Amino acid sequence: MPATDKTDRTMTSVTAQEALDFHSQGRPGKLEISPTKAMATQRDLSLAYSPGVAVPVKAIAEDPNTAYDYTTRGNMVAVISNGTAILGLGNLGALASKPVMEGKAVLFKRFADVDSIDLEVDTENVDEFINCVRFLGPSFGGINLEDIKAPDCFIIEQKLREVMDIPVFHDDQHGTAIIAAAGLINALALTGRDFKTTKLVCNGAGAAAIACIELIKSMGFASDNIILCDTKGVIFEGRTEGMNQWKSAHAVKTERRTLAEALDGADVVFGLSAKGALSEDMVRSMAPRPIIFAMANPDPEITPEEVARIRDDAIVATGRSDYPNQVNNVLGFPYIFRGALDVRATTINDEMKIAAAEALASLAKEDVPDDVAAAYQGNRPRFGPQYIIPVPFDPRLISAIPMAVAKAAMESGVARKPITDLEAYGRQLSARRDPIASTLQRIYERVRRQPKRIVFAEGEEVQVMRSAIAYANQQLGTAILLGREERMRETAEREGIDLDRPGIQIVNARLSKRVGAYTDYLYARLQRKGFLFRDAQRLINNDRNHFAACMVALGDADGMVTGLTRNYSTALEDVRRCIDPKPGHRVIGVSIALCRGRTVLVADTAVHDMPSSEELADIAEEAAGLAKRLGYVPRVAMLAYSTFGHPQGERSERVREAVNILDKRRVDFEYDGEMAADVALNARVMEQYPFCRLSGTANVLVMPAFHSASISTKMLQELGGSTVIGPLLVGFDKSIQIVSMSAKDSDIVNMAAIAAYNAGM
Ligand SMILES: NC(=O)C1=CN([C@@H]2O[C@H](COP(=O)(O)OP(=O)(O)OC[C@H]3O[C@@H](n4cnc5c(N)ncnc54)[C@H](OP(=O)(O)O)[C@@H]3O)[C@@H](O)[C@H]2O)C=CC1
Ligand SMILES: CC(=O)C(=O)O
Ligand SMILES: [Mg+2]
Repeated sequence: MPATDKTDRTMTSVTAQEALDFHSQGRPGKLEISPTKAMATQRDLSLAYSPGVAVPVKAIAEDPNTAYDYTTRGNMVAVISNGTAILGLGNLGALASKPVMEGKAVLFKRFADVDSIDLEVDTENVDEFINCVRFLGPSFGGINLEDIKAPDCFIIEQKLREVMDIPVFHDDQHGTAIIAAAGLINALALTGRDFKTTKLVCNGAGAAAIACIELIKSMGFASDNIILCDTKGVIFEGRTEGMNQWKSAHAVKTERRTLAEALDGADVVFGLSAKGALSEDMVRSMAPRPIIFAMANPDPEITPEEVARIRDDAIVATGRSDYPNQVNNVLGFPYIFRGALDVRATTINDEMKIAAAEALASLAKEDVPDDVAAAYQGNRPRFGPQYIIPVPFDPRLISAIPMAVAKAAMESGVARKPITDLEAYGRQLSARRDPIASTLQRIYERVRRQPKRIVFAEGEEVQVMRSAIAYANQQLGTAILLGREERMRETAEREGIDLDRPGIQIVNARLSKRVGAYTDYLYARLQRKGFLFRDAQRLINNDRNHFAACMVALGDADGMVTGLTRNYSTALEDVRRCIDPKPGHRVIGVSIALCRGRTVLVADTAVHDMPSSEELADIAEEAAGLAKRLGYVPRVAMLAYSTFGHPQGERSERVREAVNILDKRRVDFEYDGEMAADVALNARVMEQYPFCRLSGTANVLVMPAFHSASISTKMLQELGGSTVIGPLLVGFDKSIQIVSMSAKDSDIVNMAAIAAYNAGM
């Protein structure tokens, strides 16, 4: 099997402009701090600040452990760098390292619900750096050092571990080592090798490299079988140039002097050096079925395509997410700290690192369950050369890795707060998963496997052009930009956008050969609704929503996105002239609100102003159907201001009646009502109604009217800090999505992906 089969994987690439826009749009950067207490009243102020705050102050002074109960310390990790080895980009300084450090902080939160803040320390002086960090200890539950060059990082980490009583972990060393070791365990197993006899060359002798070889040696890899190389070549016994004590500890007796000589006949190469450091000749000279981990970021020592050109028997891994086998510390640091924080470990020791590596390695060998398969690019992965390690979006990681780390911490005696109920701990870990991110991930992966043609009706808008390019770049299919080509090209040139790229198609309605067919189609639909043929002609020629919707109706596109330049209801009206609801369905809008790790679907947020009971029942069915398609088990609450008849009121009767209608329809999902929002969303309040038929808090909220749906989702977004996706239109016979006029590029791309996903259902 070729080492890299292009048809078997997905390349997700982004442009430099997209990367800059991503970072600058909205609030610049990737993080913000948000309070966990209301701080709304005089009383709140008295509790949170003076005088109330004095009480936890005294408690902590008396017993420092209580800081974990009264402050953020127990879930807070600092990501600290001086920017001397930023990825594989070299020493670009503390400030330039900030995007990476913010990124690591976000990954802590996203993947393991660890709160994290980045700190960039502007000094290359080792003692100054140590002093700066050591005195920050009380603020944090752990310290994640990042992108500090070797050998300074060894001295810094060693000293900080001695003087601080919380885990200090240099991610580039140990995070990388853990993931590389996991990948190596599996790659050796697949090629019938073992730790005792395999010959490994490590190119790079810095932070990551030294830690990788130290960890695998501690796991039993034979020392004599490892050759370390740096910019001066092989690190042999007696070499004096460019040496330090950490390199010397791994020097071997050998006549080989260059990387090329070292690699001749080698079984494994670890690249932890820089872009392009491995040549095709070097790879050609390696043993049969070589294992090549080219881990430099962002560009590997050699690309999988280059390896595939010269041999088809290699197992290749890189540090990037757009190739199979991503050996990157993102698979480690969030989960390792999660486990360490949860048992209040004093340190992260070798036992914990090895436990993490072994847990990762075994996860890759397990069958991938249905709900996890979506996290994978291409088809369901099976343990093999193209899949030696789980991907970062694998939702099992949050349960498996922290559990292994926490157990190892307890067994090795470094846990200050051992966990007694591991089963309950496992459940807690799973609950930290962020469901909507997995849902979006699943949508994107599905569309990549079955790319679709989506027409972007407002193709002359610069934001729409950017979104179309992002859609095409992510290999979601063809983005059809509708508009006047000349106008589009002028704008594109002014904005530095390249429209001549694969996956972008421009359609000018006026010049299209399909105008006649669309006009006939539209006229046939509208002639008995007071429209003349010439009205239909005018709509097709002059209105992009009508043209785009007809493209979808007549099969010239799979789906459509619009809405940026016209208010929602107008755009919806345009589309409705061209496309009917699916037989037996009702068109409604569903918004997906994600708030503090909880996801709820809210309906109808787009179409029905004051739905009747019958319509409310339909809305419940449509919304539950969408919830199922997104992978949720729906629990539908029919909301009102009253709960189960109290207080009595005319307006709640409509909702109560909708529940009766659902009863008669014998629908196959959980629903109940009428109930107030707190009953639906708060398990303790729901307990007051033991007869309530919902088995847990609701995840689908059917609102009594459009105004309450719209007001509540907008309030969630503006005041509750929720992310709201949608409204998603469901129930149309064709796949149409309308964005709001304030949509950002990413919203438009998400909606296009959702349109493509629905087109494939
Ligand atoms: N995939 C992953 O998860 C991770 C990947 N990395 C990658 O590993 C690389 C090194 O990072 P890190 O250890 O933190 O950095 P360091 O600065 O600590 O070490 C860099 C090492 O690479 C060596 N080196 C640089 N260029 C070459 C070359 N062309 N040929 C041979 N050796 C070379 C240096 O040699 P010398 O000693 O002679 O200067 C040095 O030993 C980076 O590309 C980084 O992105 C790092 C961490 C995680
Ligand atoms: C992944 C990482 O930490 C690095 O390349 O430095
Ligand atoms: Mg790093």
